[in-house]
Amino acid sequence: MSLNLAAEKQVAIAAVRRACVLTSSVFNKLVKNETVTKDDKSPVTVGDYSAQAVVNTILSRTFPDDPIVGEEDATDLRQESGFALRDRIIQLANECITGELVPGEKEEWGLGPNQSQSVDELLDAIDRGNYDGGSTGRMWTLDPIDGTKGFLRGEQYAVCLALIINARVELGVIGCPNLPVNGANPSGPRGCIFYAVRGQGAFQVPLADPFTTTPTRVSIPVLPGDQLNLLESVEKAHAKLSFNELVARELGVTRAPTRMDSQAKYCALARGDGGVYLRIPTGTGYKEKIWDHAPGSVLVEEAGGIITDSRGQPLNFGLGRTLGENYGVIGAGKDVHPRVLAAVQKVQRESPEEA
Ligand SMILES: Nc1ncnc2c1ncn2[C@@H]1O[C@H](COP(=O)(O)O)[C@@H](OP(=O)(O)O)[C@H]1O
Ligand SMILES: [Mg+2]
Ligand SMILES: [Mg+2]
Ligand SMILES: [Mg+2]
Repeated sequence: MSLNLAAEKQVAIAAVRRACVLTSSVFNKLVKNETVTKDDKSPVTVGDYSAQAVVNTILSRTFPDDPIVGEEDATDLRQESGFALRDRIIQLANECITGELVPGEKEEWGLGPNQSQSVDELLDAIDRGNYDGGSTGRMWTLDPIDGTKGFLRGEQYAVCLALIINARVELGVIGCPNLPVNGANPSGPRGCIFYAVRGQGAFQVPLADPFTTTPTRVSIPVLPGDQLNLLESVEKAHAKLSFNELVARELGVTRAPTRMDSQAKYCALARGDGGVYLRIPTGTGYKEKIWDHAPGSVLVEEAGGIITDSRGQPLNFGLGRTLGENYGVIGAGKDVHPRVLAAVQKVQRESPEEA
């Protein structure tokens, strides 16, 4: 049975759209000291923090009882060394929150010219993302900028939001400001939002006008073998790309892989640009985070695909902030997934040094 979730969907799309507008305008203004390196050596920018502040502010007003598992937290911004960064984030978040309402938005969601927030309110909003997750109840998971490295390069990144209920992803929304609206026309207009409610299909709408445009339903086409290619991470530290080459050979895939940052890969898969999402761990013990896969997985499933780990098991969103021990991620259409899984397991058996 499909849950209705119409209100949640509307709010999530509006929140993601606002955050996309914010992050794309930040990119054009970003200066060097507006990016900091986190303890795990990954970058975070004023865009990530301010987008999390905006989305969490909206969620707190609309669904005040729902906890949020968000990637960022405000600890560094509460220290004196973070004050300059903090002030910039507050300014960006408030500019975004106080922007005029567009069709589909409501002032009671905390948006519009009268809704400016104090420093403490916005830092607390960021920290509402500190929930530990778990296997029961409702929770949102937010990646305010997924693919921060892609964002910094001016390439693909995504604002990603999902609603998880009793460990199952029921709603996913992904905003991709730099993704071409039509995958077959890469130099055409850019900026799309993808969304899916479990049981209701997967859809794409233009970022510029998500509520008044008729949504386009997306589904994974049956692609002939010679049109399959692999969608993979740009960052060698995030996934074992040499393994992917062996899998491609095993599958007889001749097309070059498409390297793309962020969950834009799941969006590309869902509308048939590509064919296989493959992410095999590099062996460092890194655990995948739920916000990096929750919306992408429901989107692909609703587009007619299958998402599993390399054992063929579904991803478990009920273990906390991570997916637990990392067995990688394989996504593909229903017809292709069994072949990819078999190829992955064959390469694991035959090239243990790669697995
Ligand atoms: N060693 C690692 N292995 C796998 N994923 C990693 C990783 N280090 C960071 N990541 C995650 O990879 C995400 C980007 O995905 P992709 O590689 O598909 O572009 C990052 O999201 P953020 O950019 O939100 O931090 C980060 O969470
Ligand atoms: Mg990050
Ligand atoms: Mg991410
Ligand atoms: Mg991120």
